[in-house]
Amino acid sequence: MAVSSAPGKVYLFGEHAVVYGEPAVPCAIERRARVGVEQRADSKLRVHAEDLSLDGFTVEYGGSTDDRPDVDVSESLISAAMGYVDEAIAQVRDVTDEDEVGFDVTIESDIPLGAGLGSSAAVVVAAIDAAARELGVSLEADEIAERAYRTEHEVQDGQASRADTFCSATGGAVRVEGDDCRSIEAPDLPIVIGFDGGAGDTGQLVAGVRDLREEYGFAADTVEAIGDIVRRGEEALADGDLEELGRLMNFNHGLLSALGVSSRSLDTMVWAARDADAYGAKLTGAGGGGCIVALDPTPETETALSFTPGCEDAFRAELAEAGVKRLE
Ligand SMILES: Nc1ncnc2c1ncn2[C@@H]1O[C@H](COP(=O)(O)OP(=O)(O)OP(=O)(O)O)[C@@H](O)[C@H]1O
Ligand SMILES: C[C@@](O)(CCO)CC(=O)[O-]
Ligand SMILES: [Mg+2]
Repeated sequence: MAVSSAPGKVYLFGEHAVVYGEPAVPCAIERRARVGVEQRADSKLRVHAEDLSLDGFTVEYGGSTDDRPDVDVSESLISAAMGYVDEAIAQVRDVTDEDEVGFDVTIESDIPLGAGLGSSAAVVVAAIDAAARELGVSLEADEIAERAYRTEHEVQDGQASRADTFCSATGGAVRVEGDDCRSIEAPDLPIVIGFDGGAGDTGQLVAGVRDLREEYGFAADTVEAIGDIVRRGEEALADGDLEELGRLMNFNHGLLSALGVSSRSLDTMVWAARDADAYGAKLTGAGGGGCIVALDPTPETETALSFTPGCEDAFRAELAEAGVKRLE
């Protein structure tokens, strides 16, 4: 049995625009997915996803869609559980040349699903590392990031950037622009997260921005303007200038909102954070529902969020220095 963990992330700047080649700056946070992988005697894949539904459930099948199990959960939940893990395992079979190998996979995660904190990337990165090690292959972080990117790209219908997967594999703060992925220095940031209890559909939200961008020149300009914000944000990050970072995050949120990926509850949480004198606040990840990220060294924002209707959970997040970790 091999067990690996990988962190989730928040976007300081640049989600969505990064899909069109603009830069983005995500930061790994200390909320992790742990994936245990044990080789089976047959070629089946069995996934136990502890946190995927309220009850958790187990899916076992032979690996083809016609061979789906007869379990008491909806087909969409099964696809949700299987999609990323299935493809991650396919990547490991490919990289190790072990086409017929089967696994028992167990997933436990502190990262809310579909909420903008990169749960999919964390699960995929940890699964790839653990499955490869279970077969005696130790992959470098760059190779894990590459294989995890291919997984997200496949599952998200060809619409994924390298940002989430590179960030989860390497940890820390990163900068991603097209194929260029690098780690960057970041000061200790006072990150506060508000979670509305909901989720957004990454594929649908990305497709919505793509359509707007094709229809309206000003939507394409908005995507480019987000790239300009990111470049200014990198300077503010290097200077440790929290006030400027906050202003730019506010601006970035406004443009994401214009692109149609915010929601009432995300906007409400963003305003609650601003009213509490956070330096700035924005949605993080694909949007549609899920999480906002704010910068505030005082307890005010966390307290204000915890009293905000529509905010289900408010918590502080530490930057995760480490990306993928080998636990067993
Ligand atoms: N604990 C888990 N167990 C099994 N699968 C998981 C788990 N967490 C996430 N996943 C997979 O990731 C999917 C959610 O990925 P999605 O990209 O929509 O959201 P996210 O990664 O949380 O947010 P974002 O991409 O906006 O940062 C789930 O539908 C599921 O397939
Ligand atoms: C919306 C998006 O930019 C971030 C999702 O966390 C999609 C991607 O980069 O693949
Ligand atoms: Mg994701």
